Amino acid sequence: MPKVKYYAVRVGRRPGVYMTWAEAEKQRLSDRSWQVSGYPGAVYKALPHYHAAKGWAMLNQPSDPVAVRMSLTRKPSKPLVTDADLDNDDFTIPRSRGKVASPSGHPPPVIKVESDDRRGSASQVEMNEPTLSSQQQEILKRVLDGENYFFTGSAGTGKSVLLRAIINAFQERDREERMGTMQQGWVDVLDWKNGAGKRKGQGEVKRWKLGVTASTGMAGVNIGGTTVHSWAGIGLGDLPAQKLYENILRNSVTAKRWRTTGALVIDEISMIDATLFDKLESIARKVRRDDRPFGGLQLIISGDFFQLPPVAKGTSTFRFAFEADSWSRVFPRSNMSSLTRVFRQKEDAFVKILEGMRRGQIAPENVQVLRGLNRQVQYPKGIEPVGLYPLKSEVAAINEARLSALKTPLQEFRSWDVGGLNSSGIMLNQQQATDCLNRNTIWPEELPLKIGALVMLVTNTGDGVLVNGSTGIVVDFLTISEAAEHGISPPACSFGAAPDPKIAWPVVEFVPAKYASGRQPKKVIVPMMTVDVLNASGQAEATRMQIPLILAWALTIHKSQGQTIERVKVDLNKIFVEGQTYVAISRAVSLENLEIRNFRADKIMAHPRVVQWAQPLEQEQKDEEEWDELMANVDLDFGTAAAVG
Ligand SMILES: Nc1ncnc2c1ncn2[C@@H]1O[C@H](COP(=O)(O)OP(=O)(O)OP(=O)(O)O)[C@@H](O)[C@H]1O
Repeated sequence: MPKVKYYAVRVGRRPGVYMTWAEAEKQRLSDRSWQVSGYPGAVYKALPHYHAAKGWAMLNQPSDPVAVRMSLTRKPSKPLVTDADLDNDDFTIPRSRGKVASPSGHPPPVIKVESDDRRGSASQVEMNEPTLSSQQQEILKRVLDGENYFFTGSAGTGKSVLLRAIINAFQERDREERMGTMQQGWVDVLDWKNGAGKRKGQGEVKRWKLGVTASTGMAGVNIGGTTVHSWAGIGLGDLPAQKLYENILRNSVTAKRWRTTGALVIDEISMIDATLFDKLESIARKVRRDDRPFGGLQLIISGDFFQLPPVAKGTSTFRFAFEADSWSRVFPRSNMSSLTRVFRQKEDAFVKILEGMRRGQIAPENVQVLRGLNRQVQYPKGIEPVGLYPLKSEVAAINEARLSALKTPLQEFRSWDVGGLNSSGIMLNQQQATDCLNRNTIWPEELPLKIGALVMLVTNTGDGVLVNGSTGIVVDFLTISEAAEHGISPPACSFGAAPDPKIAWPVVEFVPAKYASGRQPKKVIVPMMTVDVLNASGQAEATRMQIPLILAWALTIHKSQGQTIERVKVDLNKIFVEGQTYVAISRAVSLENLEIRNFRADKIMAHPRVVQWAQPLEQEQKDEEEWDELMANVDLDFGTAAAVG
């Protein structure tokens, strides 16, 4: 008997599970619409079990309702369920066939995943994560118990690692819950579809349905989410709260999202203004018709107020989110804590300097240390440090000048951009997709490269060695097969992808990580991969296919936020806002690999209101930790003590 196969399509015209390859490949022969063949960025796989295929197809599609896509009792002869057939949870994206953003250059690849869930997408969760510390685990537990929680901490204390663990845990539970619903069979599915009782889903809160958001588009992409503005359906958020509320009610998709979401993540909270925070809080209570703070929506917030502040429009009078009227109602003191162990830097002296700098203080002896970093570090193999600057214009000029100074031939790679539906259900045209991608990701629309160019990787590879922020030098341009002949392979995240075999992709020699074992430079070929900007339903609003590299002689401090960079050069000359110096210098992993130009103690600025607000919180926590440590070392064996006495 021939083996049965199920064809799972994760990214294609209509994601789902199909019984035959013909169905999976082409959706409707009549109108020649493509399913995966010719669909840019299609991701699909054949599996022997239906459940496995279903689970695989829906990975990274958190808003796809498994229940409506699944029949346990019928063996369908056509696609089991397609998005268009059914009343979806939010909505799904009939992704366009993908006119490409670039008329020239190479054709978009079809990405075929043959192995496990590894696709070169920046929106994916980093694999090979470190084991959580006890402090991180404790917060994870409290969050999974349903508490509102705000966790902060200095740069490099593992806030992002913890946040990714939280998101993973929610998504896993959400998946299990959906599978549970699925086990109830087809009749239930029909009930659900017909909107019977509470299953209609307009008001029922789903415990593990998580909104993944951040204050900025780039921070959102980094955690596989969207902006909080987009998730909330409030545009720029400038209108009065009542007006925003009325607008939300007019959009059933957005209103339903507000009502059914169990928990909301907001990352990089330091860049959210108090007025916006209060507006969101009051909208939540009204839309969810629930008087509890945020209408009972669990809030999980991460960020460091000592880093970049909200962007103030016109005036510099902004208030931090912790100054919002509703903040203390949402986060009582016992629901806020600071991660205290710094993982990024290993030298105590550097950690201490950074701690002072975070608060805008620098001890006289450390001023000397920092002044001493005004020198050129000679690195073996000539891989230079990344220069961090506050202004975009400065960064562009430096990269352009350095690239044109190289005498090697220029190779230009243009992205292929594909539009999907935005959070309001509107299909993005090509230009809109390109604009959206330029606004929300660091992946470049145009990437000019030459042999000798200093580049930075802008995605996580999943091998735990090459990460977002790894830097290196372009040493060659080779096709995949030529590279293989030299023993050079693509990074783990592009495993299974099928980049155009005729194109010569850049080969990059990456800097060995300072604290990595072995410390060998790593030479890899970096082909085209994909990055998604997600809409509020967790589906791709725009997809870019591009080589995940940027020129790295210079980078804005803003874009460096969240990254770990091996070799750093910081120019403090044009620093203009509190937190900028701290963000820039805290990207470095060691003093040895850090250069500071134009050091001035007055450029180390912390916002006085942040200092004042954080002081009691951090002091209280320090006292508690010292107490715990003391108690752990006290000999409480009184019987023995008495006997000895
Ligand atoms: N529990 C842990 N064990 C070992 N390493 C860890 C742990 N948590 C985080 N790290 C490592 O520390 C580094 C910084 O982590 P992460 O980016 O999460 O910090 P962060 O607090 O978000 O920093 P920033 O505020 O600068 O964005 C990363 O290299 C990460 O892998």
